[in-house]
Amino acid sequence: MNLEVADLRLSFGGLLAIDGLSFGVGENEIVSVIGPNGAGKTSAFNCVTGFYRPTAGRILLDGQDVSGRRPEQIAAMGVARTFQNLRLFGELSVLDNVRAGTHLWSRQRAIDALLHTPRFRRTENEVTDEAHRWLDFVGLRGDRAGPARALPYGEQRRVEIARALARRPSLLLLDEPAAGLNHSEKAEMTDLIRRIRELGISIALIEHDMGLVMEVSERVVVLNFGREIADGPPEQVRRDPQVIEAYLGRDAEDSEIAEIIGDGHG
Ligand SMILES: Nc1ncnc2c1ncn2[C@@H]1O[C@H](COP(=O)(O)OP(=O)(O)OP(=O)(O)O)[C@@H](O)[C@H]1O
Repeated sequence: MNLEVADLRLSFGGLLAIDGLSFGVGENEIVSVIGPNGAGKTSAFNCVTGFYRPTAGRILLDGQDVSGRRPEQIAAMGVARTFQNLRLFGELSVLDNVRAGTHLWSRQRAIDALLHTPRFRRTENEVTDEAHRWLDFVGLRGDRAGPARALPYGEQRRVEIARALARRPSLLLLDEPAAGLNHSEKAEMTDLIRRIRELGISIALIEHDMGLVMEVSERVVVLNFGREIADGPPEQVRRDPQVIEAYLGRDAEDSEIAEIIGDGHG
């Protein structure tokens, strides 16, 4: 799926959280949106998924203007997302969390469910099989029958991605998928993101881990205080003086910043 964000603006009262953001994610591409905390990245995702109504600008999915549509309408068009702070159903089993992702395409008829007809059972089995396949795909190692909250953090991130994939999306928005992951988990996440793209899914990625961003992205869009300051291939963006300054102007102690500057001058 093709995403086109054109001159997006979003204000909360007097605060201009997004001040003219334009970028595109082509068919089967990975595009990252980076920028310091509070730059407006998550707000931009919330506009794309219909959680926020943009103040101005347009959002196109495969050429169709969806600005101002409701979240469920946009989800039904094939857009799925994960959240910066995990939003699993903690008490529900791991498997049921992923099964919940299938509801868009597996909608059961109430009468079949009530009477437990063969048709109902057949669909239930398909849903369960598919949930297992997605958990295999994301490489989940933990217990699938136990509650999601019992899994280690890194495993919960995989479950959240599996749930999003179970919606069979054409566009996937990942909000900081590597946050809180250790070094080897990050490497696995990098590989997983690539494999998702190989399924033919377009990906928009918010991520603070510059190593991951530089490795997987076709293009990188940089936001600073709601304004877009750069958009280009990773090698170009990491050497952009405005980008380096935006990061330097904040907290130079931050490792991601040290990394971007290090790479930029290296
Ligand atoms: N619902 C809201 N009401 C008011 N202000 C908001 C709301 N959501 C976000 N903001 C503000 O909009 C600005 C952009 O926030 P946003 O969360 O989009 O940034 P971000 O780039 O995703 O940051 P982070 O990397 O910390 O997640 C911030 O100043 C934030 O405080």
